[in-house]
This record gives sequence, C-alpha cells and structure tokens, in this order.
Amino acid sequence: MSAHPVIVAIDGPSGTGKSSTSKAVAARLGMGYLDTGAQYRAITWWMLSNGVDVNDPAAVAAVSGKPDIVSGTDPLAPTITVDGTDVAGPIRTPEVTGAVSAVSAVPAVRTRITELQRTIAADAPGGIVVEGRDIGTTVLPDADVKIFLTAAPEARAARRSGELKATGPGAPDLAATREALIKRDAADSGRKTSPLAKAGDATEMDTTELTLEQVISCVISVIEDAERKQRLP
Ligand SMILES: Nc1ncnc2c1ncn2[C@@H]1O[C@H](COP(=O)(O)OP(=O)(O)O)[C@@H](O)[C@H]1O
Ligand SMILES: Nc1ccn([C@@H]2O[C@H](COP(=O)(O)OP(=O)(O)O)[C@@H](O)[C@H]2O)c(=O)n1
Repeated sequence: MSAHPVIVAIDGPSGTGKSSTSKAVAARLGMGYLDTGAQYRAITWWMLSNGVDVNDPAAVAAVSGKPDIVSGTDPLAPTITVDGTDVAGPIRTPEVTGAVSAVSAVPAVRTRITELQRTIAADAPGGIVVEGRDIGTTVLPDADVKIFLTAAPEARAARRSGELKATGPGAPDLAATREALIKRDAADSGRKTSPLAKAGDATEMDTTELTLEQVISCVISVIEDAERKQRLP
C-alpha cells in the first residue's frame, strides 16, 4: 500500500498513445482515468452548439462558466456529459477537433477546466491516471509519477489516420491528417497559458518504435518504482 492514492500524469502531443496507454494502465492497476482532452473538446462542442465565435477569446471567456461538464472516470467505460447530455461521440467530429485549440487557449477556459480536474483527482479513492498536455506542469505539479510521451509525426499521423479510416468513407487522407495534427500541436505548444510541455521531472518515452503493450508495461514499471520509493522510510 502506498502512503496515499497514486496520481499519475501522462502528457504529450496528439497520437503519441496517451489515451490508450492511460486507460489500460488505470484498468490494470485499479485506478481511475481522466481524459482532459475530452473536457476541452466538450466545452468546445458547447461553444459551437451555442453559436459562440470560437475565434473571439472574449466571447468564449464570457460564457466559459456556463456549461456543466461531468467526466466519468472508470477506465473501462469513461464518460463525458455536458448539461446532462452524453457528448462522447459529438466531441470527436472534425469541427470540434478544428476548434478545440482556439478554445483551450483562452485563460478563463483553462482556469475553469483545471479546477474541475484538480477536484476529480483529489476525490479519486484508488488513485488516478490523468492524461493531457499540461498535467505534469500545471494541473498536478505534485503528481507522484509524470510521463511525457512522444513519437515521430509520421507515426502519429499514421495512427490517427488508421482510426479515422475506421469511421468510414470520407475520412481525411494521411497527408491532411498529418498537417492538421502538426498545426494543432503547434497551437497547443505555442499558446501563452499552460502550453503543451514536458515537466522537468517527467520521464520521457518515445513510442515511435514501441508497441502499445510495451508502452503500457514501461509506464507500469515507472509507477511501481515510485510506489516502492514511497513505501521506504
Ligand atoms: N505504441 C503504439 N503503437 C501503435 N499504435 C498505437 C500505439 N499507441 C497508440 N496507438 C494507436 O494510435 C492511436 C492514437 O492513440 P491515442 O491513445 O488516442 O493517442 P493520444 O491520446 O496521445 O492522442 C490509437 O488508434 C491507438 O490504438
Ligand atoms: N490538458 C489538456 C488536454 C487537452 N487540451 C486541448 O484539447 C485538445 C484535444 O485534446 P485530445 O487529448 O482530445 O486530443 P487528441 O490528441 O486525442 O486528438 C488539444 O489539442 C488541446 O488543445 C489542452 O489544452 N490541455
């Protein structure tokens, strides 16, 4: 038993394997799981659904407190609702993906969502794996374990493209997917407030040549090492 429920932060750019790794690690270790990207997507979906100009930061900030966003943290069945509506599907559309970086760059949005994330992490009885862009640097700087996943843009684009192809005809091609992904990473890394960044004390893993299973095992080893150290007097 560790001294307190373990908190694990997993950050990195799009397509590095954060969601798949975090869900699997949390499920195997009996921990909760929080997809913070889904929360930013949910608030973006609400803005678009309510006719808010997502390229007007003042307009976004003015209504950022309105939607009630609730995340379910079971890694086997994560959920996300806005004002009681299940938005797990709608938050993955290209419209939301194309608008999310603009909305997530607005400081009032980040303050609100960060508060929500800290409350969820503090309330997780069996510990939690929280994945995103700024978890190790800003949201949970005292996390017990911090991982920063990377992968070559080609590998990340191929992974995303594979996922999109599975959604059926009309999915964007590999070159378009790669371009959109690089553009979103640049926006997320370049914003002023809480950009995508590796925390100084995070363990970096390049997943380009690793299978998902190898990444999961590696993360579990880092967590088990940290738990052993916590137990030492
Ligand atoms: N190490 C890996 N090797 C090959 N495919 C992977 C690996 N990690 C994740 N994937 C696949 O890549 C896609 C994107 O992974 P995901 O976990 O959603 O990344 P992220 O959350 O960082 O955007 C998924 O289809 C996933 O199954
Ligand atoms: N902690 C986080 C997580 C996501 N985000 C924003 O939310 C967007 C969507 O995140 P995501 O994790 O769903 O992205 P994918 O890599 O899964 O496509 C990112 O591109 C960021 O703009 C953020 O700003 N901070």
